[in-house]
Amino acid sequence: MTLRLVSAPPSFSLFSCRATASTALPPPTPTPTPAPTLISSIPQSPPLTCALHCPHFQSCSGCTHEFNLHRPVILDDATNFFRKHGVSDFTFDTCKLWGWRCRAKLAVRGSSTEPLIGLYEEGTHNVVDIPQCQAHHPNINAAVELLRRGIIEIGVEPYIEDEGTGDLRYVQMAVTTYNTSLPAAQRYKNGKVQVTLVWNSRNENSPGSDKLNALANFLWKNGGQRSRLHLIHSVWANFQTSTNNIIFGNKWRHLLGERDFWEHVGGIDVSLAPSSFGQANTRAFDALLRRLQKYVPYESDVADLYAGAGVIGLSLAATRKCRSIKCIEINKESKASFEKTIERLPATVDSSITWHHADASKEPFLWLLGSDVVVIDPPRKGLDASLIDALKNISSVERKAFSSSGSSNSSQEEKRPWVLRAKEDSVQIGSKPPTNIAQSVPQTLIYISCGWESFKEDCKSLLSSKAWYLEKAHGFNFFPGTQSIEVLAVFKRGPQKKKQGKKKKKHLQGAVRH
Ligand SMILES: C[S@@+](CC[C@H](N)C(=O)[O-])C[C@H]1O[C@@H](n2cnc3c(N)ncnc32)[C@H](O)[C@@H]1O
Repeated sequence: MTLRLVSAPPSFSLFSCRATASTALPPPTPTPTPAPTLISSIPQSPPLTCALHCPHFQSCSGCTHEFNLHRPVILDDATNFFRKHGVSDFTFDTCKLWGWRCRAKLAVRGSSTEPLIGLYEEGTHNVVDIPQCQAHHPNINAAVELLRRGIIEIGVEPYIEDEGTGDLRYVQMAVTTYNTSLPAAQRYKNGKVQVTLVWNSRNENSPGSDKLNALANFLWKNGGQRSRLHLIHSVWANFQTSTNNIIFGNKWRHLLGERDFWEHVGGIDVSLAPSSFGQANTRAFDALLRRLQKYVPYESDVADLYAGAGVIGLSLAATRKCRSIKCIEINKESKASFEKTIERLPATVDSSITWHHADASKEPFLWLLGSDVVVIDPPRKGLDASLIDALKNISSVERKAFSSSGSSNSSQEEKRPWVLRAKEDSVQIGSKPPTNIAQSVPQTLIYISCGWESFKEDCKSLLSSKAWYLEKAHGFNFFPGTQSIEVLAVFKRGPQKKKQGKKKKKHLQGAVRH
């Protein structure tokens, strides 16, 4: 699994600046999520109103923009791009501007007496301490300080890259804001932190594991359930000895606290193991999911490609009464979280649900068949060329599927590779058969992107085929302080339909005249 260090960027939303034009740090309390706004109506605030106010800005590589966090610099480009491609009502949700990051991967360097826990300085491998990071959920900063105390007290040696020595390489901190015993308004600020210590050894029996256990116990004793300040949800270890830049190794161990990590997004409870992909901005992701749901007709057959633990697909199953959901994901570590989430779906969910450990770029049309909505949420580099080709040539896929379904019987259908694969290394829940499984191909394509440049290229390529046109687009401030936004774009089959507006107007005018 290749995971890049840190807190990379993506999104924004409506303007909800709470900071005043002073140098005071922004409030650590959650800001209510306002509704998204048309870009043209987002005000140009004075520069300090929505400023980062972070003492680490410039030395840390996490944020690239200090001012106007509510209005990322690429917003104008996005508005113009969508207008040029037929969407004049692009909206932007500025979301939460500070304390939004609920998932952070931080390097641990320095010494056991002066540990550095943070991000690399731009273009270097020098780690910058970021104890007052304004993007982090405040409890991530609190857990980092606890970890720092523990490292010093126990004498844990931070990793030395050049030599490959030391104990602690990285830490992943993930916040769960799921706590039904608290009123909803208090849940976010009382989030608990799942800490994963990335340890420089092969496994828990290697020399040095006594320090790992001592550090885990320190965190639990001082931040766990019975401590004065309950901050820590659980402690995990990941073992990594490779000399490359890959953060995580393949071995994960649960050490202390609750094993299961739950979050509530998109109308469902989702389980996320530390090894599974999780969105960094929980609040903004929830806003995106709620908007996405509106574009999926009830009782659809949905393919969720690049699905991770299936959060998007399962949220649609629960809220849109989908007939079927098919999730495709390359990281097999996500499977366990998917299975746990399934267990907590409301009993009313009656969809046929599958999760496939597969590469969406291999024979992609096989994953598209049998669905009328496809949701794609690729990594920042965008879609694989083979999937773009399959989407561009969707009409020929449809013709082939239609003709083969007319000539085949059910026993032949069972030989299709994706049906066979569905039975191997996959999870199947429910028995409801998808509609017209052999014949249907997607009529709606929903593209979720955290890579604006790759999205533009993919979008242009899809539109050039005239197989799709762009119907709607929304932006979300997933990564305030960076150049990235999260985009939700809805495509429909066929060339762009002529807008009826002008004709109607003429007609009306004519009616008045005569
Ligand atoms: C941006 S994440 C989205 C995950 C999920 N949709 C969510 O919101 O939680 C992209 C996911 O695509 C997966 N992925 C990357 N390349 C893939 C491929 N070729 N086929 C299938 N999944 C892939 C990654 O492992 C990761 O889980």
